[in-house]
Amino acid sequence: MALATGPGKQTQLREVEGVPLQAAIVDNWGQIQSFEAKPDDLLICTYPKSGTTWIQEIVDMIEQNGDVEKCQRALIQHRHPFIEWARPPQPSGVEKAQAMPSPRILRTHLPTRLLPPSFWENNCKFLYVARNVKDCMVSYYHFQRMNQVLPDPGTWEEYFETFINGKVAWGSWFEHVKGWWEVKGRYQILFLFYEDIKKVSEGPFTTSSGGGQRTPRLIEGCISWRQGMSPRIHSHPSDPLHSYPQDPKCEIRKVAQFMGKHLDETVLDKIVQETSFEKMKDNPMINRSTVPKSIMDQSISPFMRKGTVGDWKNHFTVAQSHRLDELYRKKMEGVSIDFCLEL
Ligand SMILES: Nc1ncnc2c1ncn2[C@@H]1O[C@H](COP(=O)(O)O)[C@@H](OP(=O)(O)O)[C@H]1O
Ligand SMILES: O=[N+]([O-])c1ccc(OS(=O)(=O)O)cc1
Repeated sequence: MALATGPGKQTQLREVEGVPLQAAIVDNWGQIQSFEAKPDDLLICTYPKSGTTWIQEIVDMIEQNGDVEKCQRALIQHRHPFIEWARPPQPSGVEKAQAMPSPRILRTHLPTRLLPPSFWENNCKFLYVARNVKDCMVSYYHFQRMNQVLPDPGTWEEYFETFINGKVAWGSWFEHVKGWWEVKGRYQILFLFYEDIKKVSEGPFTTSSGGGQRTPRLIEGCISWRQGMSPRIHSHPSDPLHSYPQDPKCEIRKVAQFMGKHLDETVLDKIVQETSFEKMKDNPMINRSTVPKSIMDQSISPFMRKGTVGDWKNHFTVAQSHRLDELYRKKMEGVSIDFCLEL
């Protein structure tokens, strides 16, 4: 797909240990690396465009016990300091975090090897959200088209090459996901998937003859287990019995448990509703409608764009899809994650 972009932006990325980052972040690198984490910090970690805003709103709703008004207290980008963010003369992410009372909820897009060491030393909690590489690339492409402080992505064909070579801000998707996946057994990490939060629960289920317990019915495919989480079913989407046992509520409950919060079912239901794409896209505290056009030009592409799984099929050629599949196999060899590419 060749999509025209606006007039060329002048923004250049610079690198820290081979990872491209905005110049202001690189200029502030000393302050970022010496950041002092605290043992009760919770860090939201994502590769860009993997559902950061979504998980931030979920975490905040949990923290505020489902109180929507309390979640309206500030723009979402200001609620959880973005630790590596720097845009002088505004206070840096580090400065905002330092000014925040504990227990702090912070966020980052950094890969594991660039994370300030004090997060590991203090055994902080990490909440990681991963999104399948194809949808992530599409989302990032449209974000770079509209974001005036990131480089112009060029055509889709050009961007495909830039992305697979890890030459985008925050570097390689493969390195990011693999890095966080590999440390999850050694630290307090809840590893979630965008696609699992998106799934709708009401699929076709069999009811066991005994107690009416719902059991997923499987026609073809397999069930796999992710680090003790609920089973994942793969079957062809055209199959009328295609279903997944995860759903937003199940994922939100996991987050609440991880945060040490016990919430009533009614509160969990409310959080599911309030964090739907449809609700969030109309929420001015979330949808970046207050960000100036000189930074985010939402007439090019909205910040809350589609919020779906599988939009990659509207962008990738068959050849690009195969090439990425092949690259995925090589780069993620030995990594036992299986991403969902369509619901
Ligand atoms: N409540 C929600 N449900 C589903 N997707 C959401 C969402 N809130 C944000 N997103 C999607 O998450 C992506 C942005 O991620 P991030 O917050 O990490 O920048 C965008 O994807 P799309 O561009 O595919 O629509 C955005 O639409
Ligand atoms: O992925 N980025 O390039 C990116 C992400 C977040 C961001 O800041 S925020 O205030 O929009 O969250 C700016 C750039």
